[in-house]
Amino acid sequence: MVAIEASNLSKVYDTGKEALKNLDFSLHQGEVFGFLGPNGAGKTTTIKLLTGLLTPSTGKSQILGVDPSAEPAKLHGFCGIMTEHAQMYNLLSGYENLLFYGEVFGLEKEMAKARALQLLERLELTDAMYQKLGTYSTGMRQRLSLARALLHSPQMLFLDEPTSGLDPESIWRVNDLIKEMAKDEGITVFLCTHQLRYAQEVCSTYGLIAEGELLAKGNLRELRALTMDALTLELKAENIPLTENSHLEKVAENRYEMKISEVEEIPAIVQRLARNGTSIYEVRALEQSLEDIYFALIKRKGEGHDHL
Ligand SMILES: Nc1ncnc2c1ncn2[C@@H]1O[C@H](COP(=O)(O)OP(=O)(O)OP(=O)(O)O)[C@@H](O)[C@H]1O
Repeated sequence: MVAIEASNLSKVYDTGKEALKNLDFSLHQGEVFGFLGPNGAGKTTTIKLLTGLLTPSTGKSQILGVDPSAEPAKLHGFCGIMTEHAQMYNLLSGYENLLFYGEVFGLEKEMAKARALQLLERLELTDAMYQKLGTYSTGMRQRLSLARALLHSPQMLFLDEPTSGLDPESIWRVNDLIKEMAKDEGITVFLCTHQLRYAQEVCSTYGLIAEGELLAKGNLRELRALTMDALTLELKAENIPLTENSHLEKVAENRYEMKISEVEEIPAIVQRLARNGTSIYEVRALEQSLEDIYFALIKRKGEGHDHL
């Protein structure tokens, strides 16, 4: 079932800034979608449009059949939103903050208490639950903000940089929670982040945005296919003939690299090198990481190739 549908979505701010240009995409229920792009690419603008906090200049979107600009209240009933600047109250404890938002979300009191306790436990905040929010560290605040977004058991979750300011262990915990919810509860996650390694761990599909334009969308395999040089062949070898200089890049003493499209190319390369007197000690084919793909696509965009 389609969870998010955006068609021709654009946003021009009052300043004349064209922050988003004709965004077209759809997400299926249960997808954990990583929306990736450099600073100022239009990620937060997209989240704001999809959650009804901004109205589009052109185009429209539907979240589980609801138009966010027409029915924002209805949307917020089944969407959890975690942004970098979530409004919470420093003078209330973490627990009181959650109970307060439970009431805002219209949860029955006992239900709100049970859900708050469960999330505090899951996000390792039980020890600090009676502490005032003002005394929380950045990481604790981030986790409480995630708990707040999940309080009313949303079907959709919008996360803007959910792991900024978190230490590796907390990132791992938040990751786990997101993956588990997508798998067990079928919750759809729209996640903006700069942390590409983190995204690769948690997301099932990705969208790459730059200067307000969606450059590519798909799972890792589909994105790898777009960049052509899907694999890096790593060689530990001696006596490489000069004729190979244009293919092989020397990266360290006796270490060489070469971009290839598929593993099937390897035997011929190895045979050619061996025939020409090269001593080969090690051959490895490394798949492109999300980071490699991201930089390749952003670079291509910078070189003026808009259509990938
Ligand atoms: N209220 C606004 N008025 C005018 N321009 C804005 C406004 N909000 C954002 N912009 C501009 O729109 C562009 C996209 O901004 P946006 O915040 O959506 O990017 P982003 O991808 O979330 O960036 P970051 O990763 O830095 O958070 C930027 O050039 C930004 O300066």
